[in-house]
Amino acid sequence: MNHPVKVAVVGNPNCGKSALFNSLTGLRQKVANYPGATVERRSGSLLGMSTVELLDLPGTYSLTPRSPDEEITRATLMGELEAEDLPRAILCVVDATNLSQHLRFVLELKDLGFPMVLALNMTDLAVREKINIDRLKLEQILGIPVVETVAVRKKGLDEIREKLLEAVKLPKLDAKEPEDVRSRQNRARDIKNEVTLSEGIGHKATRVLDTVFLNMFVGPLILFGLLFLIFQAVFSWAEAPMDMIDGFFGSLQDMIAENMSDGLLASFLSDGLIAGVGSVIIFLPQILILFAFILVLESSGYMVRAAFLMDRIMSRVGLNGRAFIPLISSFACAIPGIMSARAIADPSDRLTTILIAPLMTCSARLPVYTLIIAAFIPNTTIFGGTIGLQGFVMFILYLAGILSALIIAFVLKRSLTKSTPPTFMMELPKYQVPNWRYVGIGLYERSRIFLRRAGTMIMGAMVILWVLSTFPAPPADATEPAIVYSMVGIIGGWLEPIFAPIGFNWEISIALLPGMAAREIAVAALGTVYSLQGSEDVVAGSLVSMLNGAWSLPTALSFLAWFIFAPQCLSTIAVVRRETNSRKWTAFMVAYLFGLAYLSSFLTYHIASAIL
Ligand SMILES: Nc1nc2c(ncn2[C@@H]2O[C@H](COP(=O)(O)OP(=O)(O)OP(=O)(O)O)[C@@H](O)[C@H]2O)c(=O)[nH]1
Ligand SMILES: [Mg+2]
Repeated sequence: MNHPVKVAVVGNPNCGKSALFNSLTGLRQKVANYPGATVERRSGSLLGMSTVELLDLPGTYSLTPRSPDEEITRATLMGELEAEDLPRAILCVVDATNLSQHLRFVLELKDLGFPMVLALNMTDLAVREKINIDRLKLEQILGIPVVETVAVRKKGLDEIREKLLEAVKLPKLDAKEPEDVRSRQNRARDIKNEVTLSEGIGHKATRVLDTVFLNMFVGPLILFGLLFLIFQAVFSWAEAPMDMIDGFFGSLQDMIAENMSDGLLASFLSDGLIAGVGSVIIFLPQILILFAFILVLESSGYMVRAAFLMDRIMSRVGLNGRAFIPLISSFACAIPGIMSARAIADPSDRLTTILIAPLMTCSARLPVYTLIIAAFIPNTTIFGGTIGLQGFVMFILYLAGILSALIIAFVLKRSLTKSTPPTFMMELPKYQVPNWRYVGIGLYERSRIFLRRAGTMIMGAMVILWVLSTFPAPPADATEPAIVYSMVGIIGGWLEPIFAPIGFNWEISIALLPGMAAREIAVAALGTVYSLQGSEDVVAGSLVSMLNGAWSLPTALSFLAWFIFAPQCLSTIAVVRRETNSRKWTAFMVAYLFGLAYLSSFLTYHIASAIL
């Protein structure tokens, strides 16, 4: 008896392959509405046609598999399975409502040279979404028969069967050299636009927006401009609420000064708790504004586009677009960012992403940056009054973090973490009006976390710091502020020689110590240290004016440079240790970040001192 010829059913996950397979064979393969329903191959003969055997395969996005089930599909099509003759033809299934993404895989499959039939499935949903596809044109462009189907309602089956019988008689052509993924992706999008006669308003809007946002030249400009705008807003919108919070804590301190004698308790409340915790809480408005922007961008569907745009740049440094999502989350906080790197399949890619994630400017750096900027960068405009200088400097600091992350990834991927990762391709969802509930919940969560940290960890650190900076008490004949004679003053004296070359005074050195636990604590610590040693006339002023009097500009710039790199966050280090499961890599990360921090501060300090 003749062997039946095999036809492989192939396509992206969740497009209805198994449903179509079942209808065509009369079998009952598992059909489920999630990608990855089929994880192994099943075969069955075409109903009433024992000469043709269909193979239902796991869905896959490309022939470069990312998981073992996807590997099955590749191996089948490449004829790499033992005792298995190559399929004679391919029945390719695509989701008509998501054509550009699915066509990408069709183009890749076509290059293999198999005779092919395309099932344009889910046409019922396409009709509902008012998507109208020119089937004949698609047929003409691809050069293969295209059949409209509704697998679950057995629509289009006869025609599929007919075309399959013709296809298996055709010869297989030689496989072509695979096309570059990006150009294939663009070609798929072009074809989709060409064959789409009309589409629902959502699809249409998405397409129009994407021609702008994803444009090779305009897209990055818009992304850049948007980031720029965000930092301008973070500064100017937050001004009023920050003044209010500042005023509130100021009046608390005044109240204590008026109603309590000048004793230890008053100092503890005013200089320890209020100065410390207050100097952090004041940044809540800025953090919320930044988060509001991030949440709106995520919710609207723009964030994925940003990742898509960045994919080109990421590929230059040896990472792929997939690494961009963890990096973007790290703008909020490196911890969720590092955890989301789990989605990166390639181990060395994942490691590299984890190692550079702490360079993304997390929201804990915001208090540090804004404090120093407010104290040292004049609140003026540049470029003919169009751009605020303070927001501009903030933007530069963020950019410095991103650029150094890219450079370090570039170096690592060529040395310690070498590998060639599979190219990742992203699904681009439809744009949506942001879900305000989701944005609201996100903001609420953020404030809660921020205030809780201020109320627990930061307050605790401030209590300890106040004790250490108050005792031992100064001798009777003291000439300097009391803090100089305290434990903190003594430790500061030890640390000073280490940090003097980068322009840090002993107060900064002291603030860095509790600041090891979390960056914003350094700000709180500066608040406490300066509040404690302030002479009567400056106590009334804010931390901003105190710093302005106490530091030189090169010191301030050096301090900023330090915080771009320094891994001052114990929780991040702990998460890196857990996620890499390697003490060696964790130590490596901490060492390289401190090394860079010291080096960049050193250079900043000395260059700035020479110029200014
Ligand atoms: N409305 C509609 N739903 C369909 C159609 N074809 C399949 N479905 C549904 O789409 C979902 C996915 O179908 P499956 O057949 O499991 O998809 P698959 O391609 O085998 O998915 P994987 O095995 O994960 O790759 C199921 O919920 C089906 O009921 C169709 O033509 N129209
Ligand atoms: Mg399936």
